[in-house]
Formats: sequence, C-alpha cells, structure tokens
Amino acid sequence: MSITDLSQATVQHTSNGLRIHPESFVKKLPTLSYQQGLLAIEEVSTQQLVQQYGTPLYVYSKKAVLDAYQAYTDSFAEIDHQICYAVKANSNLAVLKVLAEAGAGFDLVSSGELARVLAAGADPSKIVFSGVGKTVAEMKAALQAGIGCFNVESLSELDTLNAVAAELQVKAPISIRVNPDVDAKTHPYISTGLKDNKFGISHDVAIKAYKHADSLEHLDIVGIDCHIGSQLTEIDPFVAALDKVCELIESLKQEGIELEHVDLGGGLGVIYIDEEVAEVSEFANALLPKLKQLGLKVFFEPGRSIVANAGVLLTKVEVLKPTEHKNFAIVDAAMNDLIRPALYQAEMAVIPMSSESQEGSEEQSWDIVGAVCETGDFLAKKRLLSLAVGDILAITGAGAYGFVMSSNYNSRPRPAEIMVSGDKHQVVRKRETVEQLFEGESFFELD
Ligand SMILES: Cc1ncc(COP(=O)(O)O)c(C=O)c1O
Ligand SMILES: N[C@@H](CCCC[NH3+])C(=O)O
Repeated sequence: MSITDLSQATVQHTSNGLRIHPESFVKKLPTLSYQQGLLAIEEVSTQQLVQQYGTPLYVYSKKAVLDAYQAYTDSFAEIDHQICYAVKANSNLAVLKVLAEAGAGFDLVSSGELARVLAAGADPSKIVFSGVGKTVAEMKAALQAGIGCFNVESLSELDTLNAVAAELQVKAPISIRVNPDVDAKTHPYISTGLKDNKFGISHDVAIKAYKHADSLEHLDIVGIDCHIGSQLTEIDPFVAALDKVCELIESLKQEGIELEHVDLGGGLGVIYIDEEVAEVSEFANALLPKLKQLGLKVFFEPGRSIVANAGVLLTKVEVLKPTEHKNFAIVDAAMNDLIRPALYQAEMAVIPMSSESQEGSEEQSWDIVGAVCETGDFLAKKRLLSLAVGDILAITGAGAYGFVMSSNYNSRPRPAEIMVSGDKHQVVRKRETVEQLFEGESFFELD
C-alpha cells in the first residue's frame, strides 16, 4: 500500500490508536458528508448548528430515519408485516412522529413510552408492549389505549394481565415471549435470548404457558414473540431463533392453538467503526423463505438499525491535557450524555467537524473524556487526531441509546436535540437548564 493509499484508508487500527479518515468514513453513513471541509448532516452545516445551539448537541437526520425504516418495509414487502420501532432506542417525540406518519407501529416497555407514542400520533393497534415487569397500572393504561399485543414474559404476568383485563371487562391480546436459548454473539449486557437472561419463557415451559393462557377467559392468544439481543452483526442467530420458534408454532398447532402473528423482535446491528454488518436486505433474504412458509403476519421491533446512524453528538474540546503516559482531550460531553462507551466499552467513531483541521498538523493519540468525576468517564480511547482547544468533534452512531440513556449525574443539564431535514433544522428538545434540575426538590422543613 502506498503512503497515499494509507492516508486515505477509512479506518486503521495502529499500535498508537485508531485512525479514522473522516471524509471516507462518512461515505459509509447516511446523510453525513463534508462540504467545503465542514461536516454536514443532510444539507445543514454542523458549524452552523453549533454556533446557533451550542454544545453538547444531539442532531438527528429525518431522512436517515425514514430511509432506514423504508429499508425494512421494502425488504419485507413480499409478506404481510408490521415494523414496530423499539421506542427505547430514541424516544424523542419528533422521531416518533416521523415514524408514526410513515406507518410504523411501536414496541414499548413502559407507560411512559406509551404516553409518548400516543402523543406522537401512533395507531394503538400497531403497538406491542414488551418488558419483564409491567405493572398493573401499565397494563391498565395499555388496555385502555387498545394496544395490539402484550408480549408476555412470565407465567405470573399472564395471571395478572387476565385479572386486569377482567376488571376492565376486555380481552387482552397476547403473545408469549419465548427465550430460544440462542447465542446472539453480542455484548453480554445486551444479549437477551440465553437461558441465563431474565427475558422470556423457556421453550420447555412455553407450551404449558400457552395452554394456561388459553384457559384464561380474558386473554386472547394472537402471537408468539422472541428477541435475542441487540447489535447482532451476524444473521445466523436470527435464523436459529426463527427455527426454534417455528418448532413451537408447530407444537402449538397440535395442541389446537392457532396464532395470527410471529414477532421476531429487533437486534440488527449497525456500523459504529468498521464492523461487518449484515444489511436489512440480507437479513430479509435469510428469513423470507421460512416466513413465507409459515404464512403468519410478521412483526419486527428494530430500534438501533432505524436511528443509530441517523444521529451524531457534537461536542467541544475544552481542555487538552497531554501527560507523560497518555493524552487526554477533555470535551464538554461526558458519560452522562452518552454512556455506551463507559457501560459496554462500546467503540464509537469520533470525527472532527472540520476535516481541514487534520491536514498538515501533527496527529497524536488521544483519550476523549468528559469532565465527570469518574475514571470510567470516557467517550473514546486512543484516537489518532490532531486537536486544538475549541475544536468541535462529532461522535457518530449516537442516534440510538444516546440521549435516552443520558442522566444528570454531576448536576449536568442534558443536551439539546435538533432535527434536520434538507436545509432546515429545529430544536426538538430544549437544552435543560440548571434550575430544571432541582425544581422538584425542597428543603426538609419538618424539624
Ligand atoms: C424486546 C425488545 N425489542 C426490540 C429491541 C430493540 O433492539 P435493537 O435496538 O437492537 O433493534 C430491544 C432491545 O434490545 C428489546 O429488548
Ligand atoms: N443500550 C444498549 C442496547 C440495549 C438494548 C435493549 N434491550 C446499547 O446501547 O447498545
């Protein structure tokens, strides 16, 4: 490889750290580009966004969200299907509204998420409610809203839901979430389809659970559900899970239990750095022959693959702190704004707002860290960049499990969120103020 080829290589893992060539890297991502050397999202310059709204700043591309959703509907066009976007990945109302208007259903895990999707105009019949610990109040709210299906995760949930539905004099539509004991080959914290995980009902118990559900007057069995984990880069685990679900559907038929739909959950991974990730179309091609044979309606619950690469987090370099041992670039975003690196050692790309800032100046290996008082507060480690105080960096892949997992640790107000469409941009969540952080608190006055 010549020196020019090397400098143009998109991602290089070197002993000093990771070098990402920004201009070629963004070509792998939707709606990001460098225009006159400045990072743009759709047609909006990130420099303009930073000047107008400040940092840290989450920015989402409407087009990228819609295109990712469309990739699913196109890939599964041959079969009767429903995409239920997993709200937990990014629950901003603007994102939800874009998806609701495109025809998406929603996968929820709380009544908070239910309230959000209803506020965003969701069709209740396209909502599925997952989660291991639904409360009675949450069951009531979802039944009153008329949701499409409860994905039930335990025997005791069947009884509670039956009682709640009886009280409201309705029938609760249910699927049972089965745990197929398939290795999703992902980070252990986000693997959900193994015996060891708290999710779903094991195959051995599933038939018993369905028979029990069938005996309960206020439950209406409509489907079967499974979700084996998140950020899966390979297709095989999905196929293995589908095979197990098909076996169960066959056994249920023999017991006289007929289903209307099969829900295969979410979990398809995305490119963060240079992962080899299956495309939605490959995922569909692997599953379609079996799904067509089944002849049931198919639900999917993608989250990350719809929104991750529709979003970036923009952050400013506040302090450069080279030490004899390593170099720290302290930025104004931190683990409270984006916890994935700290929580899962997730590697996310960090690219400069200005690609010209990298040219001609000497790169060094930097740990990009926040100002939170935790050693675990890092956003990226060993990144080869040429940095100056005041530079703006973009962390890509931040549209999923970014803002939604943020906190106010160290009394840090959370960033603003912006949505971009074409050359337009709008605040879709205001930056928090310090006053908001303690507005619900009071002094103890009873002594
Ligand atoms: C039940 C369920 N459905 C869907 C998802 C969405 O997963 P992903 O964001 O990986 O597509 C999750 C999260 O892992 C989940 O727990
Ligand atoms: N929060 C995780 C994904 C969780 C999936 C939820 N079941 C992540 O950022 O990768």
